[in-house]
Amino acid sequence: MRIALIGYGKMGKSIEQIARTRGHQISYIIDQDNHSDIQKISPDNTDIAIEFSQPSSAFDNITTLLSNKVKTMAGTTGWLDRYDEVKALCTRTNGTFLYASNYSVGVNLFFELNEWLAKKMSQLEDFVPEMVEIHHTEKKDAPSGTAITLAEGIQKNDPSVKKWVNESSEDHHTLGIISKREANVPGTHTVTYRSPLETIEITHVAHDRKVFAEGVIKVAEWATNQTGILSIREFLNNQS
Ligand SMILES: NC(=O)C1=CN([C@@H]2O[C@H](COP(=O)(O)OP(=O)(O)OC[C@H]3O[C@@H](n4cnc5c(N)ncnc54)[C@H](OP(=O)(O)O)[C@@H]3O)[C@@H](O)[C@H]2O)C=CC1
Ligand SMILES: O=C(O)C1=N[C@H](C(=O)O)C[C@H](O)C1
Repeated sequence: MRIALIGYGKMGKSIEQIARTRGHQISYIIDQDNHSDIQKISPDNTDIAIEFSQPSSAFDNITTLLSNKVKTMAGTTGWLDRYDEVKALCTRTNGTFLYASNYSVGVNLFFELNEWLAKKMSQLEDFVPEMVEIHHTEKKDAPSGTAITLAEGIQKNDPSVKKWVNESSEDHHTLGIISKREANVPGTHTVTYRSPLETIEITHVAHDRKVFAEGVIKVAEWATNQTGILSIREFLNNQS
């Protein structure tokens, strides 16, 4: 597989390492200082582009790639207010696009556990939900993309949770998401339901960001043979 890497920071480098180990070629490496070279990427030289840059550049990078008919996967968080525009462009151009807030297989199982628990908790009135996400101090966005996916999973399954806020909340109908930044933490997410008499808590801890990069390459190997707007859940459901 010929992979173009868009964004060559912590994730771009980790993805490159795993891609090469699995026998893939890197067709382009695009970073801040050569970002206009993104226009050179085409289906003639690249099977899939993988975008891990920063919240302020992801939308432009993704739309450039899709406009040039390049299959695109994105992991950058913090730009999702424009997701519908990307979806519309992908449909208009008969393209292929996949965004996941978290490429760890374990986190994606955790998403399912979170949704199951939220449905159960929707029947109990005493419990106040809360979330804490902890990441390294270089992280640019808050709350994390993973925390937003978890919050959406809770809202979908517990209609009494009307919204989320990026601070603590004592209100049963408002999910408080607390973001903490600590040195060298790859990503920790905890969902808690607290009542006066008991607490239920589920946690996912990433020990190394390689877990995201490995997921990215496995999903990319699948996505190169697919078309349309894809999801990581679809990928996981197709694993034997
Ligand atoms: N979905 C998932 O599973 C995961 C998602 N992430 C997300 O991925 C993103 C990147 O994370 P990470 O690698 O840790 O961040 P880094 O800051 O380490 O790397 C980002 C890189 O993007 C470069 N960049 C800046 N502007 C552009 C541009 N216009 N075009 C191309 N590259 C550009 C930066 O260059 P410079 O340094 O010169 O500015 C930097 O090298 C974040 O949004 C993070 O939240 C992270 C881990 C897992
Ligand atoms: O910035 C990071 O590092 C991470 N970002 C993603 C997010 O915002 O959820 C995924 C992972 O938690 C690491």
